[in-house]
Amino acid sequence: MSILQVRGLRKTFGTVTAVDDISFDVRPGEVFTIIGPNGAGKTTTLEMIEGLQTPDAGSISIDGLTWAKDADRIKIRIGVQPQSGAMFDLLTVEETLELFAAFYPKSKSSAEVLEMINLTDHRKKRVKSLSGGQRQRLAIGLGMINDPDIIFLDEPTTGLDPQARRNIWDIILNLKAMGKTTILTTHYMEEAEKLSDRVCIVDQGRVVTLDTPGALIDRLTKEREVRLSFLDGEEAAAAAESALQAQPTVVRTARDGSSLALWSIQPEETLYGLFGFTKEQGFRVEQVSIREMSLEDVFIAFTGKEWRD
Ligand SMILES: Nc1ncnc2c1ncn2[C@@H]1O[C@H](COP(=O)(O)OP(=O)(O)OP(=O)(O)O)[C@@H](O)[C@H]1O
Repeated sequence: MSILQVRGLRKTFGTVTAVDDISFDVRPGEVFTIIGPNGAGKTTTLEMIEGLQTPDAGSISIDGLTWAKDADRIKIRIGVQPQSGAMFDLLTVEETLELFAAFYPKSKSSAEVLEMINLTDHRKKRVKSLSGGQRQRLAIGLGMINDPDIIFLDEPTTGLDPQARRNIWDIILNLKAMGKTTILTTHYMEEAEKLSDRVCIVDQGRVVTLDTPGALIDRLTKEREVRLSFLDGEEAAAAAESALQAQPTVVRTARDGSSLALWSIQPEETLYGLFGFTKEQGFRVEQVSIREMSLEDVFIAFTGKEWRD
């Protein structure tokens, strides 16, 4: 079952192919995240689904409705976080919500939206005096004023500090708890991993891969990186490295002074063997950590490129 179907979407600007045959389905109630580097085609894809740009090819069906036939019905069902330029500096937060509410036949009360975006205490503040995070929360509030089933958030946390980002994550998780479908774009892998039910990685206008964050990470090689440091210095690290290289579960090692990194296909087994060796030799291990694979590793594995925020 899907609430949004996107098939074979394409969009070209002059010689630039911004979106090159993108297809996906979004399920009701999920947080679906489109993630990709700058210029990957995220905004263009979102704007075509929102009806703000016309695709060169492909089709979009929003709960069975299409822009060509059902534009008015779609506008009531979807919510779009406007760009901050769409707000009036001299209006207050509350006035801005009421203005946007007036565009729709039915809307939520501004008091209810203010609570959801945690701006009740700032409702009398003018837009121009809001912080970056507060402005973004207001923009999200404007996207939910018509009580939409599907809400589109285009990079809602870009440029915000960690606390302000977390406040926005809370709003997104609340939307999910209310059963809304959220379609999000972001540059931040960590954010995609934390919030999304499914992630669609795009690069150069194409879908690289699409699945739950957990399934994408599981598809990676089973290799895990383990880092260790020794209280007994370089000599202990070098001896441990030689012992590790003899273990069949260890794929490779790297040493820097008393710090040792190893890549193992069975990290538990490897550590068991290693601790047997260190105990026997009387070496004291200072720190051990196993690095979890992340969506960043998924991006690198699929595209062969480094990920940069
Ligand atoms: N109106 C336009 N005119 C010309 N080129 C455009 C236009 N809109 C987008 N592009 C180009 O299309 C490509 C995709 O842009 P898009 O904004 O969709 O990417 P994005 O993934 O959202 O990037 P960002 O994360 O930087 O916002 C880019 O090369 C961009 O320069």
